[in-house]
Amino acid sequence: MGGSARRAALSRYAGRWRRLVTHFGDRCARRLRRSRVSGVSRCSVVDRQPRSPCPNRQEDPVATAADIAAMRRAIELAARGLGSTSPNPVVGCVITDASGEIAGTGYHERAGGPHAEVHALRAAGTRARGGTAYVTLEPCDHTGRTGPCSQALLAAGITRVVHAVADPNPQASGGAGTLRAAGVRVECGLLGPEAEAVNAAWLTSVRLGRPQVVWKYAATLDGRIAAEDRSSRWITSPEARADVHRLRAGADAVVIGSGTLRTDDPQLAVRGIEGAVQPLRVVLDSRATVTPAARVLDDAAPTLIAVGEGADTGHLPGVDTVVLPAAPGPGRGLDLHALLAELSARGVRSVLLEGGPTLAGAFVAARAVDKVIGYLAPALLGAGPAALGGAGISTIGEALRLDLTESVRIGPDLRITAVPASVPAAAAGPVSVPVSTPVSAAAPAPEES
Ligand SMILES: NC(=O)C1=CN([C@@H]2O[C@H](COP(=O)(O)OP(=O)(O)OC[C@H]3O[C@@H](n4cnc5c(N)ncnc54)[C@H](OP(=O)(O)O)[C@@H]3O)[C@@H](O)[C@H]2O)C=CC1
Ligand SMILES: Nc1c(N[C@@H]2O[C@H](COP(=O)(O)O)[C@@H](O)[C@H]2O)[nH]c(=O)[nH]c1=O
Repeated sequence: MGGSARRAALSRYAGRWRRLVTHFGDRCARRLRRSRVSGVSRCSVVDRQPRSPCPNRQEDPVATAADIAAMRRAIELAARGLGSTSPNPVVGCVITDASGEIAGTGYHERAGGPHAEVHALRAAGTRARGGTAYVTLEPCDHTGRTGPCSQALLAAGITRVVHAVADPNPQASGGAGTLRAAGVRVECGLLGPEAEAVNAAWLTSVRLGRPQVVWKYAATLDGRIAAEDRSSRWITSPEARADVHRLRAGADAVVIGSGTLRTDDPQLAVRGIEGAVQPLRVVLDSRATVTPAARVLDDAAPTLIAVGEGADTGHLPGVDTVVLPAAPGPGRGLDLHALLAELSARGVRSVLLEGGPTLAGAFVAARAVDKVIGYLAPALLGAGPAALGGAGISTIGEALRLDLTESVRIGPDLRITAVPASVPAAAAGPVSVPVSTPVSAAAPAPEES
């Protein structure tokens, strides 16, 4: 992906991360001030979700306010690459000189382009000697399309490296070890949760070996995604639908099932965002029922039709199709893990699931939903399909509990974001929207998407 226009279109994401980073950075700074009063100058931001951003670290990072400010800036820089670096991660870097002044900054702008450290080192020039590099991800140690950043940092004379998250990619990791072996002071974990959040799609895809899956739906307040007669256009407002296009622009692929294809004849392309790189449109259609006139086959974006073994695709010349095995068990449809493996092989790091309740239920049953984004319209239908179909859940004890991460007003609608809870609901305590969460009748459309 690439293009300055796309980056401009996605700059709202950067705004969101800036606010997040500011929030967490301030929290850390406050803790630092408190700990200084008690004589301990140590601050590490601890996320309540168990994770290990730095499996090999030997000590907790000892961070000063200047360290926090520099890493915060690096995370802001990383966010500028959202939407243009896939299948690579977003990475930001700040170089300070020997006296602690910022000497250079940079971020990974596009896959195949120079890494963040290289941009920042170029900007710093000779001032990098004896300085510190703050990087949101462990510097790489391998030669890919560009050389190893560990060597570039050593060659520039950097004597301290602070990175927020260890690189889980076995092909590129090892930079911290190389730097340490060369005598560089290396620290890991500063603002780790925030650096993880900005890189969630890439980290999820590397750690799980499949793309990050975000399930998006639009429903009435009583949870219906279509009317009894199956009409569903439109439930949500133009503002909310414009927001969905920003989600599409940030995803590598948009996925639906044949039910949605037949009922809605959707286009699924990004509209209204100049310069956006179009995601791959994917339809799960076991029996290849899609017709050549379907809007999803227009030339607005690439399309992949996933079909079952034995499906006749003779009426689809020139259409990119892939044969997938049937889902295991008695249910119908295609194997979702095979689908995600196929998409991974095509470089897809993030999937926006825009299918109907049947496919969404199957993804939930396969435990392959990493984030849920629901757009709720203040309307009631009383009948019609619910947002989620059968997901193999039959008792309240089996409910897939989620942690609410955001609730924001968009035009007349509400956008709610949640992620699967990492701890049992009882242990996590009640989930409530903080009073500071911007949900109010007067709230304008959000800057971010
Ligand atoms: N408001 C909203 O946000 C949305 C509303 N809708 C509405 O939903 C309705 C369509 O719902 P629905 O039929 O559930 O649509 P889906 O998009 O969920 O399509 C379901 C179909 O996908 C195919 N499929 C392939 N593999 C699988 C699998 N592993 N698991 C499940 N399904 C699989 C199956 O058809 P096959 O056997 O042919 O492969 C299945 O019948 C329409 O009324 C539409 O307007 C749809 C999307 C969003
Ligand atoms: N009805 C409904 C949605 N429906 C979703 O949008 C798809 C249509 O995409 P396109 O043809 O590209 O505009 C449709 O198939 C379904 O996945 N989305 C929303 O944000 N709000 C709505 O009210």
